[in-house]
Amino acid sequence: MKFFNAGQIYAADKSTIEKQGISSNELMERAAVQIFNWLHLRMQGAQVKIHLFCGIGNNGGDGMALARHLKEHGYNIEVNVVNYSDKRSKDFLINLDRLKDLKIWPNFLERDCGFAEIGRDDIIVDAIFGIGLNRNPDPWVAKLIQHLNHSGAFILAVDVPSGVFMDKAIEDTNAVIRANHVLSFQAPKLIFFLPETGVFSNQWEVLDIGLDPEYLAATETEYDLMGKNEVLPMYVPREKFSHKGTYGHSMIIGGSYGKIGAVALAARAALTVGSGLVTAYVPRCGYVPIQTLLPEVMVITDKDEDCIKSIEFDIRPTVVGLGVGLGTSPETAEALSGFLDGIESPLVIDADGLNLLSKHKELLKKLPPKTILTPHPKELERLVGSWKDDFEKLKKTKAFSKKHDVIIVIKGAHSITVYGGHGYVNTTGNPGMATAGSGDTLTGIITGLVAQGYAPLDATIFGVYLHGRAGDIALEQTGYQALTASKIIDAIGMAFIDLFKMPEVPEQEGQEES
Ligand SMILES: NC(=O)C1=CN([C@@H]2O[C@H](COP(=O)(O)OP(=O)(O)OC[C@H]3O[C@@H](n4cnc5c(N)ncnc54)[C@H](O)[C@@H]3O)[C@@H](O)[C@H]2O)[C@@H](O)CC1
Ligand SMILES: Nc1ncnc2c1ncn2[C@@H]1O[C@H](COP(=O)(O)OP(=O)(O)O)[C@@H](O)[C@H]1O
Ligand SMILES: [K+]
Repeated sequence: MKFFNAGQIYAADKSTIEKQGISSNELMERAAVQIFNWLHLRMQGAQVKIHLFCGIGNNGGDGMALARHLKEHGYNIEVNVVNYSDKRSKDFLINLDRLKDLKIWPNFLERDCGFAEIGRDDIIVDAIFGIGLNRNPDPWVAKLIQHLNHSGAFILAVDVPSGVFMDKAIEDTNAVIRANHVLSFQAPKLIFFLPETGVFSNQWEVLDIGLDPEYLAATETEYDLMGKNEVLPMYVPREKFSHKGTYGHSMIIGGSYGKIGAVALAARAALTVGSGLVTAYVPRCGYVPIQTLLPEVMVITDKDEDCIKSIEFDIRPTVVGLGVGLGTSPETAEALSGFLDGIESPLVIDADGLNLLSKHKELLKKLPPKTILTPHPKELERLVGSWKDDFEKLKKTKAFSKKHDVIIVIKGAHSITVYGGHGYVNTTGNPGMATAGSGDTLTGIITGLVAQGYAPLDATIFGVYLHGRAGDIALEQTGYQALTASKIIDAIGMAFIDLFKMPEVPEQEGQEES
């Protein structure tokens, strides 16, 4: 699914209006009817008080049109116009008049006015600002937003939570609606998936308002949302007349005294994802544990007992996953530098492998094209430098990816794979995965996919999806707290099977269950 920016959404509106021969107000009416249907299905005429807060632009116009439908169906509503500007939109005015025709007189809220009490059991419809917000709301509007947030009432936001910008960070978090549910028109917005803005849209859902499908299909976007439909075409099927050599040889290089488990997790994940062969390259102290834990995995040891000091072997792996549990000693850095000089296979780098690259930036020049880097935010900061907000983080990551021709996974609640100017936002995963070794597992998964012939970018996007899906499946047995990295690996098989299961009822990608 594509993430359209505000300019593209306005262009889609225009194209829809022209091609379908409708007025902009008819498009607004479609949007309002969709929201009304959503509410009506759930409320079935219940007389809970609904407070609508409408701005004076088209987001407010949606709210006004919704108010009319609610009134016509006998709902208990109160309409407030948040009169923050006199530049009222044409369609807002049309819908204000149509509301007045029904003898509904909204309260006009202005600077210095008081705000009426809202009961905890009431419902608030937030139609103050939509995607047109272009500067911080006035302090009195921020005060109103705080009043709504503190009311304890359920807040349903129209299109976006009022106060979020589509393409830049929030400056005053007190001036943003904390929505319980967002009904987003036509497509989800990128801001629902970024940590700083996502917290304001607890749950979201997309309402199809029939925007011009040709325009939507032809328009290139900077970011895509990767759900099952998007990753399924990347799946590489197993061939009948294949053998273990067909599915590649993964080598996991890492480990140090006390951190051999990280290699065990990555190696087991590579094997479980389907790599034909897996070899672990570890310091000598890792020999017995890996051989005992993983009979399927071969082991090559460094000369040193406790940490890797030289990376030398006489096999030719299809791919190398490097860095988990590795440590960052100067001897290990030296070993990495020598290894990169002669590297012939694709490379996945995680954890201390990334920290070594950050400490010795000259090593970046030695990376093979399309090397896959999987940093968590702290490791990313060491690589690309600090950022002031999520948007700058993405910008810096893209620049870094372009400069060094690397694929970067920004790990988090919604991990984002960045390659060049493009970002792929993952839909799977859950907070139970914030646990030791969960990242090592991802390294193994991506390495094992590259081994089987997945192109590096596909392996990364597909691997991130599969890792999250395995975490979601494991969660059903463990709950959040007891979810461990080993349980994620155990569920990889089910995550593959799940790729080909059709949902019983159509599911909305990325939507969290309440
Ligand atoms: N294709 C779609 O997605 C459709 C969107 N519609 C609605 O249209 C909305 C966008 O409407 P608008 O472009 O009118 O914008 P908004 O309603 O989001 O904002 C209102 C206007 O206020 C001004 N403004 C921005 N920031 C301000 C601030 N801090 N203080 C005071 N004034 C400020 C802007 O000039 C803006 O045009 C969408 O979010 C959605 O609700 C629907 O009506 C129809 C179809
Ligand atoms: N709240 C969350 N929701 C979804 N996934 C998460 C969440 N927290 C962490 N994860 C995932 O778990 C993994 C953690 O990786 P990392 O921090 O490197 O762990 P470790 O170093 O312990 O292996 C990442 O893939 C990340 O996307
Ligand atoms: K809104």
